[in-house]
Amino acid sequence: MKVSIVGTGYVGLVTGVLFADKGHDVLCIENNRHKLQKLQNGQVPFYEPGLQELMTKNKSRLRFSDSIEEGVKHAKAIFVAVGTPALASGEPDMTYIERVAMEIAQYLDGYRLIVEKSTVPVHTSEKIHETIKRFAPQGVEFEVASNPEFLREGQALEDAFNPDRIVFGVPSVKAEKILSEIYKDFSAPLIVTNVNSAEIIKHAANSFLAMKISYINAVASICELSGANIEEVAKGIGLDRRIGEHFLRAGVGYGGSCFPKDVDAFVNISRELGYDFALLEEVQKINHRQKKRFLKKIKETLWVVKNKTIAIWGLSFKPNTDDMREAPALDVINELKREQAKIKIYDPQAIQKANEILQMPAIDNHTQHLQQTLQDVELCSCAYDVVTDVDCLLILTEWAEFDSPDWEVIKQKMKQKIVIDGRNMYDPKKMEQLGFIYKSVGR
Ligand SMILES: NC(=O)C1=CN([C@@H]2O[C@H](COP(=O)(O)OP(=O)(O)OC[C@H]3O[C@@H](n4cnc5c(N)ncnc54)[C@H](O)[C@@H]3O)[C@@H](O)[C@H]2O)C=CC1
Ligand SMILES: O=C(O)[C@H]1O[C@H](OP(=O)(O)OP(=O)(O)OC[C@H]2O[C@@H](n3ccc(=O)[nH]c3=O)[C@H](O)[C@@H]2O)[C@H](O)[C@@H](O)[C@@H]1O
Repeated sequence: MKVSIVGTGYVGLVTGVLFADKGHDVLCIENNRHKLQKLQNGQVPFYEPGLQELMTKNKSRLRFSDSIEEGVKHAKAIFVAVGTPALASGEPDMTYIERVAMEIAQYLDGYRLIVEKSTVPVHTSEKIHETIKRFAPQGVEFEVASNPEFLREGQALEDAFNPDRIVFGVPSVKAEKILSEIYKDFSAPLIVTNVNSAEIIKHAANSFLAMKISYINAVASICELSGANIEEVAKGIGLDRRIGEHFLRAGVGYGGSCFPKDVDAFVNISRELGYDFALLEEVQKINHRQKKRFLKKIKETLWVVKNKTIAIWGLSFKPNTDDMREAPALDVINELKREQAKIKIYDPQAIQKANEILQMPAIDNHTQHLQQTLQDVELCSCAYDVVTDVDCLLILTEWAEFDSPDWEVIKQKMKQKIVIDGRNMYDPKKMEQLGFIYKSVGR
């Protein structure tokens, strides 16, 4: 079947490659010239394990263009996967979605199904519908459906090929049939519902996962205050199948392009609808406090932070991605710079991306924020070089590369043998035996 996808970020590109791999004829629309050029040259513009190989394998069924007109002509189903980043107010910025809706409208010449793939607040489909109707030729037929995406960065292919469920929020049987045809080769449980429910499923799922993380981080704080061990407590909780063992890893707080903004957006839309979602506001506060608690540990251990040299392992918001959006490392760097520490940083993938971003014009808020944060920070290309002559090593992303480093080599290189671990990667007893002052989260 022919499918068009507007926006080739993580979600748009992974979806496009996935659909091509399932035998569909896919046209992806991207309006960022730099990204489009890379895609047209067959290159994935970000780091995601396995994606480059799969894109190359399916190149005969995957095309890239900057023309929404072409996208509308190409297929009956048009997936919209553009960004919905948070505004300063906490509301999602819907300008990209609105612009796509206006553009699609202009070129409609017969029935099309516009499918929301982006994460959007409930009632967005109604807004898209109104917008298209306002800008489309009179009488032209179209519908709007929701097909939320649940993949995780760093394991996007595994998640996309084997989803826990597929959700169709559909206004009609016709729309359901089109989506069913596109997803016919998947064996996941299918939930067919109305569009409002599908939109809420996505926000409620992400907010629930964020809540689980804040819950375990709050329990980790109690463990620190009481002498308990969060790893054992989390295991003791998680083996109860009603709770489940996933997303109970205490750490420096959740980050990324989705949890922070989606919890914000869910709180906002709930308030607009007349419900005060105080529970989720507490989830946000705990996440914020978790970073502050981590910084407090650094200050308590180093005493004076000014003029100390601090090495960081991990800049991306999680392993196996070079995505730095809302990465906890950025907050930690900014706070330590404010205290006049010297920062050196290493990350297996994000350093290359950071170097590219430093060379770019400040095209958006994220780029500008990153450029400011990374100014005067030393970006290193080796995990061992970065620790030379430092007073302290911070662990902020749990890359597999950091699983079992050569601590003897590291000890020789460091000025002070202090490791503060925001991801609980190492055994505290072993680290002490090795001669380190070692602090982690909730133990
Ligand atoms: N990143 C993730 O892992 C997941 C993201 N989502 C949701 O999916 C949506 C997209 O997320 P990402 O892929 O991370 O975003 P992104 O910001 O990385 O990518 C969006 C892409 O759309 C392009 N774009 C914007 N306006 C356009 C237009 N008018 N025409 C053509 N292209 C246009 C941008 O240039 C960009 O390449 C968001 O709503 C997000 O919340 C959902 C599940 C997972
Ligand atoms: O809507 C989205 O964009 C996506 O958001 C998350 O995926 P992602 O942000 O890629 O990554 P996660 O693995 O969920 O991690 C998010 C953050 O939580 C942190 N985390 C995760 C799990 C945990 O136990 N503890 C913890 O601190 C991670 O370090 C990371 O900073 C969801 O897991 C996806 O299902 C969803 O599709």
